[in-house]
Amino acid sequence: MKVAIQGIKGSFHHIVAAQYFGKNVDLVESLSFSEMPSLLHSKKAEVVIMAIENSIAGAILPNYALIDEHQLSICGEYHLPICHNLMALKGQHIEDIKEVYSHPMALLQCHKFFKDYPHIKLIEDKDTAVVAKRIQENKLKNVGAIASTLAAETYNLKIIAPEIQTIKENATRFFILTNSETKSSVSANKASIKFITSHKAGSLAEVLTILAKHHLNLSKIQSMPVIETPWKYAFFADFTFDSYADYYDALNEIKNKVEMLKILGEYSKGKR
Ligand SMILES: O=C(O)C(=O)C[C@]1(C(=O)O)C=C[C@@H](O)C=C1
Repeated sequence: MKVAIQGIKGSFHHIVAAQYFGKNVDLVESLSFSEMPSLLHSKKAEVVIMAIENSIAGAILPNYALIDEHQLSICGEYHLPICHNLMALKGQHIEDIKEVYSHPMALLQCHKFFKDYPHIKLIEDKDTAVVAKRIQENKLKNVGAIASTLAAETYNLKIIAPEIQTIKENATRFFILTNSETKSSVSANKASIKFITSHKAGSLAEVLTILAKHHLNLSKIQSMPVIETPWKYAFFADFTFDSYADYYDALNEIKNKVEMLKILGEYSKGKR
């Protein structure tokens, strides 16, 4: 199975790939989320793993648009506890570090730690692990990376400050995506949909009431601008259910209440 990830070996996406598909997974490394749909369409990858939200930093909004615009289908989800470490070449100490590079989502999760080190400049980069690799390959002194312990091991760096995320219990939710059509799956107990309501009082409440009536448990709702119509919004909702029949009935009712409805995926709820 060719699995595309954002990042390289040692990134958090790599850890998800190994835990979800097994250690011998055939990784297709990519340094941007926006490149991922084309990897599926060109068949360079059969599935893509994409982070969608983090418990500290929140949703990765552009990824909702990518999934929607490129007609990707969510076939699974995975929650990974995220522990960030500050690492550098052996022999370096925190006082030596002048610049720290990392993925923007990782920087967001560690901002508080750096308040005590105002001499350190924080700089966005493509991936957590790619910085670790670059520090080792170019023997970069005075430069730090924020990355996983796997990245420290892989690129032989020293962890100079462990667990630097703002809240210890930090986790990222990832989607497993394909570009085949969403398959109805009666064994599913979770679904993600997109819908657009008309701009009249109570139209969103109506949809939420249908979910509640059919015992669907909303786990996330995200609004996204409909860019063709300024100030109009689409809603991306995730919910869990015990009975596929309840879900099916709810969707049929919602269909008649909204301007558009799209199923983004039906899958098994990931362990948290
Ligand atoms: O840079 C990495 O290692 C990634 O896998 C990316 C990513 C993300 O996109 O959120 C994954 C998990 C963490 O939340 C931080 C960064």
